[in-house]
Amino acid sequence: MANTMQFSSIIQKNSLHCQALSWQRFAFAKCVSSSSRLCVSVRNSCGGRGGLRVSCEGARIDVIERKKSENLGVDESEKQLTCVMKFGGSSLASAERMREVAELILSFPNERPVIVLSAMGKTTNKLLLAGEKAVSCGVTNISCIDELSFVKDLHHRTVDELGIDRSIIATHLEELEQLLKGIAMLKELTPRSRDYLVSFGECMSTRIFAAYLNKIGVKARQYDAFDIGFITTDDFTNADILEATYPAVAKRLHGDWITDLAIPIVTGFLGKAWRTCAITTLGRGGSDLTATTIGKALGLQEIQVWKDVDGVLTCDPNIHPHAKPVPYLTFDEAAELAYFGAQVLHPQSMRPAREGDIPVRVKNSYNPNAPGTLIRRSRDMSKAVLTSIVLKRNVTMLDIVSTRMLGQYGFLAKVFSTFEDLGISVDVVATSEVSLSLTLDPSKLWSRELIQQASELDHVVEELEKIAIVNLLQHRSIISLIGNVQRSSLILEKAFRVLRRSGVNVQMISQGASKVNISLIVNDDEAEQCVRALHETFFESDLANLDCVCGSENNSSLV
Ligand SMILES: Nc1ncnc2c1ncn2[C@@H]1O[C@H](COP(=O)(O)OP(=O)(O)O)[C@@H](O)[C@H]1O
Ligand SMILES: N[C@@H](CC(=O)OP(=O)(O)O)C(=O)O
Repeated sequence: MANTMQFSSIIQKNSLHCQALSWQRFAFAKCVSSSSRLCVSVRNSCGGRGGLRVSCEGARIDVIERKKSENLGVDESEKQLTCVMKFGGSSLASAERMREVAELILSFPNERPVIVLSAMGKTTNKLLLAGEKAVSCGVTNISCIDELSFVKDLHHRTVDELGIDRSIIATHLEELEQLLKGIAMLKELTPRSRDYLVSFGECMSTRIFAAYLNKIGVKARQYDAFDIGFITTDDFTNADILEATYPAVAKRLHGDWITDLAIPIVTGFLGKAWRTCAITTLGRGGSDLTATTIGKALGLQEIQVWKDVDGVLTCDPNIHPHAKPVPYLTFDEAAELAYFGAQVLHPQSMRPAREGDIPVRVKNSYNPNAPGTLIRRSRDMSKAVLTSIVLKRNVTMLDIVSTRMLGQYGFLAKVFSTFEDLGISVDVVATSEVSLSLTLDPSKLWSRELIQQASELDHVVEELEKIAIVNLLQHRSIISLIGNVQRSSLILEKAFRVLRRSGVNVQMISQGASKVNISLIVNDDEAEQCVRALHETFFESDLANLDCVCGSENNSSLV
């Protein structure tokens, strides 16, 4: 072992994992083992990272060359960041998890990643609850809100256990308490202040993680997304990312990287409203969208989203425990799956990846060896039937029957212009000559106050009743069958056999032009049972094994 460096060696399975402890800013060092079979580079591309994996147990490692980065400048190949790795709240629930995530990142010595983090564990939910309690608890009782104590304790415990100074989050915790006092004084929690409130979660997790990496000798730099060019609409709690974000984010992250190689640690979920300049959020689970936006902005090789499941599964594991990982998906399939309710991916997150044609890998941070799900532009669909079953609950459905005669033109246009005027988007549509059934996007409705939702729905019905008879149906669910719609006859034949056996009546059916999704609308209280029965038929029976190949892959057909 070279005398100027200390390595800690951990034998992991069949590999020797070495980490430079006192690295002192070497750009790289080439190492060879005593057996000339091995020749590996230890790269210090992240300004202090010394991760090294060799495949031979117990190899003797000699440093045969080392150069100071000050003399060397930045190596040409190191000028580009390579991938983005996003870790969600489920991967960051404690100090122990933060350590494991750091180790996971360091186990990819050839990557120069941008790291996107969500808030720790359930912090976002706790902050939202704290905000709601603050509205009615009175200014003097703020410090008694359990959720505030929970958030403080979690973050204090984490920094203490990681050996970081509490000052790293002190200002944020103080400001958080002040904000809750402000909410208590005003007795009001607006969508704008709600976004500001939850932003504390991501702002603290990224500061803690960056400080921890720096502490273990891995140079890292924390970024608040709203300060580096994430520009959004002013739709608080569910903002859309604007085009100007891409060049701005690329300029900032790339610019900083080439002048000083420090791993960027970016807050997920957050942006800055272009009109009001206030902090916005991208909708629940929005860190996935932050990650894919960075992937597209920088033209990275891969976007990795690390979760607590072995990839995208054949259905929500909370509904059916036998859900299994789907090895391959297209962007179209993943987008439909996310849009129609699979919590595992943010509904809009596939858009930047598809536009930038950047592969997305969904992996399990608790089980990194599992292959996960690879999402790309295309895959071999020749044997694919059904890929995944998705459930979207609590959907509002409208049956609209024209009061005019057959053949009247302009009916559909009038119906849709009503929704456009009210800013409500429509999910699933089925039409006949004189009638129309549709479901309304609940995420857009949910982002408004409950009272506002009710009056908006009344207003929709009132407007539509000028031209039609309208029936408003609530508590419906959309079951989306994601797969190869070229084989829709087979899918529908099997699906309806199952539903008939279960005594379930389908109230609407729609096959989208995307060719990857068939949607069935049923009552909320029958939906879970339907998904379980469909899953058993498509993925668990002997017939399923013959008919439904969800992970078929043929590299020759990939673009
Ligand atoms: N089809 C699905 N595939 C995988 N996970 C799903 C699916 N549908 C719902 N889930 C849920 O999504 C969770 C992962 O998403 P999320 O909680 O947002 O992760 P993170 O916080 O790590 O970003 C899983 O724990 C699982 O319960
Ligand atoms: N913390 C935010 C954003 C996010 O993306 O979270 P997660 O990656 O844990 O789903 C939320 O809970 O919605």
